[in-house]
Amino acid sequence: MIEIDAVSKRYPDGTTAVDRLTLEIPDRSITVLVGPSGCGKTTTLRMINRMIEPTDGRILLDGQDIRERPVNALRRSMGYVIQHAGLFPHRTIVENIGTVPRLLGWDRQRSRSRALELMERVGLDQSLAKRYPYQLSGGQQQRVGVARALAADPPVLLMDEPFSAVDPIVRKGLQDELLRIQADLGKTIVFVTHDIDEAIKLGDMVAVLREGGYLAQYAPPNQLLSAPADEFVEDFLGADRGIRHLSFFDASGLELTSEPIVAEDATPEQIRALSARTAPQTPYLLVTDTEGRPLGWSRAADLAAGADAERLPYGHAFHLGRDSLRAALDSAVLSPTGWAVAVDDEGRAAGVAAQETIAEAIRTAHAARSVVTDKVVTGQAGTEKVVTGQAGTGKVVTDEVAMDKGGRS
Ligand SMILES: Nc1ncnc2c1ncn2[C@@H]1O[C@H](COP(=O)(O)OP(=O)(O)OP(=O)(O)O)[C@@H](O)[C@H]1O
Repeated sequence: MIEIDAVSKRYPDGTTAVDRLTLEIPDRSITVLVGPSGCGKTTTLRMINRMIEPTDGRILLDGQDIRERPVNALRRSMGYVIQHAGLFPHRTIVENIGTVPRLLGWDRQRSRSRALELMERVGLDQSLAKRYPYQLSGGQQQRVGVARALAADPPVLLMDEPFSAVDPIVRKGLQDELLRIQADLGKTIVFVTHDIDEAIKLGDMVAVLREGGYLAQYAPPNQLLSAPADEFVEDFLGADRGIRHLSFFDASGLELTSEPIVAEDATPEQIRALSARTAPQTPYLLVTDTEGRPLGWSRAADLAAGADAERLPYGHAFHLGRDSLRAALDSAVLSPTGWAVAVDDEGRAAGVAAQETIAEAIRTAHAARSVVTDKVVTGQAGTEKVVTGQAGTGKVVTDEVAMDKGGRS
């Protein structure tokens, strides 16, 4: 665990970059520092590997003050990834990745095979091994940066806006890759970003900082979205906070019906019988191919008449068991009939749900969650479950962390 204990950084010109920050960063999880430009994120991160020394307070790593460790040994136990990767331009990719192992005295062959192994882990083709950084795309360079930071297998990774310089699609790929790597390796990651969506996607815990290095809230993302500590956090989270919060509610409990689903080879009699039952809810039927994969919505009356019925696209389906209520709601909102289509792993229609059914599921989920939220909010003052604000004690709720790991989609 990394304990940041009442740490401040004041620069000689009088700027307070970080103000009495207290945070407990749990092992084997991703803790994100997020906040607007200039709020002290980078300063905080660099104090952890002693690139910057605090003016006050102390930082403990596994209970020991980091000032008691030789600075080189400390830095070797902490991989460091920065924006634009910061690769050595005149070294090949394998040489870049093998930098720390070589410094640790590994021979060339061992460093090289470790570098190749890491290239695979971060999703880089080994054919790129002998290239130089300028011969790689920005996204590939960032992957090399992550591989280099992991090379000596440090328990801690410090990442300073590592994915900010790439386009949104590459960025999503890098984020997914980081989550996959973390699921395998279980590092203690401190990740700096100014992007709240990135923080919510990656963080087990999120520390929202405001200007002057003041801690506005420290909580799992799910709780940040449901109970922002103040107006600053609420503003920072953005206007669609409620919709984004739905990402944390699993859609698997949603009540689906398969009644308005019909195969394309159904007879007019079958269609008439079906529509007699479903007409009160919807004049449409979802037509599937003979394997059960959705094709689109048609009016039941047109299908029953045997004419070439117009087929409306169903928008996009959500995956049963994998997706959240946010995905289900999105599916319903995009559907021309207002009904969301759920599919199984094989892409077959598993059922459909009307917007009203989804709204009901959201109300139920909120009611269930508000019990948990009430408990946690009480815990802030009483049982130190969650830190909100500078006066907090920095204790982390591990069961909340575990809960949050689940259904973000
Ligand atoms: N060497 C320095 N001397 C004086 N002030 C500094 C110094 N380094 C940083 N600062 C100031 O400290 C504050 C925090 O800077 P820091 O780089 O930690 O912020 P940040 O949250 O990482 O910002 P960004 O998102 O823009 O990278 C800023 O006001 C910055 O101008």
